[in-house]
Amino acid sequence: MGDDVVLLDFWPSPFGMRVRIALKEKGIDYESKEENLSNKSSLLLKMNPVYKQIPVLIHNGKPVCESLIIVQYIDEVWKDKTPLLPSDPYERSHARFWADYVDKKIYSTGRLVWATKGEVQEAAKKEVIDHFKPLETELGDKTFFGGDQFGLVDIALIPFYSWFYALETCGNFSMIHECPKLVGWAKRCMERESVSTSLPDQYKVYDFILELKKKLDLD
Ligand SMILES: N[C@@H](CCC(=O)N[C@@H](CSO)C(=O)NCC(=O)O)C(=O)O
Repeated sequence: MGDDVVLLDFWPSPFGMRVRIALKEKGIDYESKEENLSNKSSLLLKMNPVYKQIPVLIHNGKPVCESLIIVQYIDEVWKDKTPLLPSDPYERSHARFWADYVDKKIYSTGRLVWATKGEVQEAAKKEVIDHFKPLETELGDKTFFGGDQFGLVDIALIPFYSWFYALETCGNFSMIHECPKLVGWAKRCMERESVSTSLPDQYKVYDFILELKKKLDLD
């Protein structure tokens, strides 16, 4: 009997996108269950009682939580397909370093760009650009962060491409001006079906942000 794979997800979540990409890179059939985060399902609360967050991968009834942990779990279980991490331990540590950097530096500061205004927003804009710059340098002239192989760092970061328009519009800046190499890299990633079929339209994400700002009385 084949594997039973279920993904508890939420369409605009960059963390959920990471897992969608990894599952598609490996050609794994899975059932996606969309969560309403304002009214979480009993399944989500049962499968991720600690954080009560998506994504959660449920593999043959067993939950795996935290997107980067899920992506690495997928790579370790479905070994027969293209690896998402290098085989060399040092190169693996390097990939994990930059995936962890993305987790620490991009989401929280990016959120401040659309969730604030005035001086706080201006400071957040400068900070998020400052946090993208080391990634621009790390990428350099490589095709992907791991060189020719699409992998963990690309999967960690590319979901935020679907938020670029929202960030640029709310923060009044231009990613192509600030980080041209990252924009070129993002377009290369979008040529992969695993990515283009996992990321929502940038304008749909922007509309979602505008709705969220209204709901949180942030506009
Ligand atoms: N470190 C985790 C973050 C998941 C997360 O923030 N999930 C959000 C949706 S995306 O912003 C979530 O589930 N929020 C609901 C809540 O926090 O109550 C990961 O990498 O999987």
